[in-house]
Amino acid sequence: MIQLEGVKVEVPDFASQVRGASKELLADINLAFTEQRIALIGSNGSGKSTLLKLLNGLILPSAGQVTVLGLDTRPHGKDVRRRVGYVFTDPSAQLVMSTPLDDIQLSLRTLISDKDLRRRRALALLAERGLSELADQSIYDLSGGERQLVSLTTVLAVEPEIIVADEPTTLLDLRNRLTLRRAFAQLPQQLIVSTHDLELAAEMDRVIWLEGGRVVADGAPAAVIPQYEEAMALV
Ligand SMILES: Nc1ncnc2c1ncn2[C@@H]1O[C@H](COP(=O)(O)OP(=O)(O)OP(=O)(O)O)[C@@H](O)[C@H]1O
Repeated sequence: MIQLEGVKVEVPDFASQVRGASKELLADINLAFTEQRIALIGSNGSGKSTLLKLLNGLILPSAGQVTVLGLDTRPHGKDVRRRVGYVFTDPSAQLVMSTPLDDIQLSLRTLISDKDLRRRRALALLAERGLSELADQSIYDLSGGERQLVSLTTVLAVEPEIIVADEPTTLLDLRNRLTLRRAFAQLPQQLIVSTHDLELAAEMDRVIWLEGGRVVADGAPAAVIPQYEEAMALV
């Protein structure tokens, strides 16, 4: 369970002529995430990534409180990060080793101490996602979409209790988007995802629409997505 109470995020506004001016990235955020799968939608710069970063203590609220699995992210950021897996939009932010196999083995280090077992588990995880052929390929030779799938595998390897994913389908072609959606549908964990992919959002239990750092609409996909499409003149 995740709770955001009276959350505001402010940063210094260096573009302003006024000294000491600040810019509000999020305001008046009061949300309890009780559903299994939640999507954040909204136009570019609406605050989706900022909200996601609050969920694992990557950033702290300027006002209010964020509680994740009973832990306030302010004093407990490290514990929260251990329990919340974060899939970044840009997989290069995630992948640190030279091959997918090495990267997943590195992730598994805290869970499995035996080297052989760790390697076998890493290979099995790659196989589960249909990525076996990429095991020993250089990370730099992978396509953007392949990197994104590998970085998701790396995050899932440590079995976090909650998965947060920032625009996970951005780089994926149609087939890989379907693969990822299928993987998400099978996750036992709670999933919070920010996305411009309205087909992915439609598969969630709840959709929260942000604009200008505030919640505009919040509810079932069938209620929120048509409002969003209409506002964006997509229909
Ligand atoms: N550290 C920061 N300092 C100043 N401005 C920031 C900072 N982080 C984010 N912003 C600004 O806050 C706004 C919200 O950014 P955010 O990344 O949360 O949007 P988003 O909804 O995820 O957008 P997108 O769909 O384009 O990824 C943007 O205008 C961004 O430029």
